[in-house]
Amino acid sequence: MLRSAFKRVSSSSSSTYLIRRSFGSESSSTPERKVAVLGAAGGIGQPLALLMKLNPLVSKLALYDIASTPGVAADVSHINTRSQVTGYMGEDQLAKALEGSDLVIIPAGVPRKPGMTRDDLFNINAGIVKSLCTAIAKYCPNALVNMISNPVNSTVPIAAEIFKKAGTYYEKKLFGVTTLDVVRAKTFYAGKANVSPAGVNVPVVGGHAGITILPLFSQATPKANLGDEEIKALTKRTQDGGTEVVEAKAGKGSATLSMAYAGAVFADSCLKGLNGVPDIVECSYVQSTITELPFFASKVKLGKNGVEEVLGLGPLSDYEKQGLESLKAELKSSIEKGIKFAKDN
Ligand SMILES: NC(=O)c1ccc[n+]([C@@H]2O[C@H](COP(=O)([O-])OP(=O)(O)OC[C@H]3O[C@@H](n4cnc5c(N)ncnc54)[C@H](O)[C@@H]3O)[C@@H](O)[C@H]2O)c1
Ligand SMILES: O=C(O)C[C@H](O)C(=O)O
Repeated sequence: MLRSAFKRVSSSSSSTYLIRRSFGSESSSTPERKVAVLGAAGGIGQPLALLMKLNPLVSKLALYDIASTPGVAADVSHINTRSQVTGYMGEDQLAKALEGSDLVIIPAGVPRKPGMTRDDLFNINAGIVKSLCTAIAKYCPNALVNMISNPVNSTVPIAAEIFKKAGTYYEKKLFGVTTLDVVRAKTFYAGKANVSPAGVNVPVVGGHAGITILPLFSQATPKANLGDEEIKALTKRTQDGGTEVVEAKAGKGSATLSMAYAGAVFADSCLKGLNGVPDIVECSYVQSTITELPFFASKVKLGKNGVEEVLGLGPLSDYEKQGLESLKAELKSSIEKGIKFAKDN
């Protein structure tokens, strides 16, 4: 009998887990699912590899990086959970890492240092994302893609263009991972509202950089009687959450552990959707028509083909309406920058 190290503790789609020592059993009908992590030896990649190894929905775990993957793979492979782990190192092994994948998670690329914006990473990370997406189009065009590499507001449009060029763009299968914004919004809200974070839900929409991150605290549950100034402070802290970590790490990178957690939560929801579990909803940055912008983060219903439905914004407070209008110019220009890069290169 296979054993699960994850136990769902909430029946909502908030995807809260306890890693438990008393493992649950896994159903014999759980499908085979191959997950590839690209950038698996990095600050995010290693703890994400660990968390995906703990996920009973994964049957094969392919860990790819340009360096150091054999050690990471050997280490993680000794954990007694369902998935078979294989490490792949260097471009000539990328095809094997990708072939047969149902889900590809991309945390490959350079992180910020203090004083940098996410857009300052564009020049290096755009090229990395381009080459990885070119390979995905070739070796596993039907896989869901979870893009973590920054600047997400541009790397997702880059991926879309690369897939279009290859004739393999399936818009329902491409996701910018914005779950860390939701994780932060939940944590900060729970602290202010003095409630348990496990029961909190807060949608976060827009994009994944500065003011493009728009938490909708007016829709937060459970309801709390917070004043306007408290909501503004919570909004700013959520928007600056990444910078808070970058500054605290003082030159040693950006969020890795909380990101690995967020990435694992989102990947788990994608796998559940693929497996036909109903009512799986997460916020994600996807191709969208809910605003005039071609890519936008909002609540998304996940299903057997990826995005089943991009959900609307719901009622916004005046403060959130203002935030929505203010973010559009920056998000539009990041999207256009990504599209232009992919078209020109
Ligand atoms: N979406 C989010 O919410 C979020 C949160 C945190 C970090 N990030 C982003 O994730 C990225 C990675 O962050 P990190 O802290 O893990 O960085 P890191 O430098 O610790 O790790 C990056 C890894 O990518 C690998 N890599 C580089 N080029 C590659 C290629 N062509 N193919 C495969 N692997 C390659 C490196 O060898 C390294 O192991 C950064 O761009 C960062 O800004 C996004
Ligand atoms: O802030 C960063 O550069 C990394 C990431 O986007 C985050 O939100 O933590």
